[in-house]
Amino acid sequence: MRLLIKAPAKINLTLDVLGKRADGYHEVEMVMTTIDLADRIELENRDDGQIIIISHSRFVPEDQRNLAFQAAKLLKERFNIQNGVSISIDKAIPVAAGLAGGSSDAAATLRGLNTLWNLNLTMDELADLGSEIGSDVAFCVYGGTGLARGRGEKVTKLPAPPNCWVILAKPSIGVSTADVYRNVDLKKIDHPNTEAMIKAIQNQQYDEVCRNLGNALEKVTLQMYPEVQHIKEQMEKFGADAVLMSGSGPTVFGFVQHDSRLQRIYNGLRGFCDQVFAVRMLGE
Ligand SMILES: C[C@](O)(CO)[C@H](O)COP(=O)(O)OP(=O)(O)OC[C@H]1O[C@@H](n2ccc(N)nc2=O)[C@H](O)[C@@H]1O
Ligand SMILES: Nc1ncnc2c1ncn2[C@@H]1O[C@H](COP(=O)(O)OP(=O)(O)OP(=O)(O)O)[C@@H](O)[C@H]1O
Repeated sequence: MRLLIKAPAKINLTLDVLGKRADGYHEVEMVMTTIDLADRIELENRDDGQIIIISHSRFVPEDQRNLAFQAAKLLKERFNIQNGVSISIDKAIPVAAGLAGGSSDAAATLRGLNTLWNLNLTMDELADLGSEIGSDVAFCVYGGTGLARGRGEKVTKLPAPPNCWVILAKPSIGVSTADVYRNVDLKKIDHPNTEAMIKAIQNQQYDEVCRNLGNALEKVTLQMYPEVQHIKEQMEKFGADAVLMSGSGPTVFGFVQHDSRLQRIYNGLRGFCDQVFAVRMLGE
């Protein structure tokens, strides 16, 4: 049996760092939402018990380092599954971009294998398993829009944000999430107003959503990679309503409501940035 599953990217509407924990992770509070930019994962059952990753992207590992491999291995061992699986990853989400591409592949693999191997696990159980693989995986299991706390694994659902276009531009550098968190100075954090963002979403106030976009990691990544600042400035100059870096970066996204302005921003960015996307949010 074969299964085809979409693994969408996420963006952070807010990302706050509240402190450093004894286990080395940071306590965070983040409003995240999935967007219509997705990897396509194909799962095919295997009788020989092996987990095989097939990816044609040179940036994606095809061994146990792949988060989709780790997801399959976790389910196989935890539930004593004799079968194996071939996992084909058709990569559309830029790698090491702050868009949770690997985490979403892992989450899609968990959801898909739940069906393929008849495990009957709930979404909450899949999310708990996912958090053993990475901090963003639990959110990616649910998708839609949510508030993530703890180290990112405690997720509560939120309504869909007001509708708009999301333009994404990814500079050619890749960013290590661990490096960015390591460089956070807890005394110098620009805290976003998470509560105001949640209210703006609940009240469907587009202007307030724009006003309250904020990412405590942005300053850190901008200091490490000045080209991210340049992309932010360009996106603002071309007329985006609001602009922010997603996750640990380096991808920058902008919001815009009018189609005519979307085209202008998209064309302007394509002039100096290879990876530019214009997509919708997936909603709830
Ligand atoms: C930046 C975000 O993508 C925003 O959604 C996440 O906070 C990071 O999620 P992720 O990539 O799934 O992170 P993980 O794979 O769990 O952790 C990678 C590394 O980032 C750091 N890390 C991650 C999450 C967190 N709350 N605090 C941290 O300090 C740790 O050094 C960790 O070793
Ligand atoms: N399925 C996968 N897709 C992409 N990268 C993967 C995958 N599995 C493991 N990786 C490794 O993970 C690293 C980070 O890639 P990923 O695209 O997940 O980062 P990210 O978007 O910054 O994640 P996050 O936003 O969760 O921090 C890559 O350099 C790659 O070596």
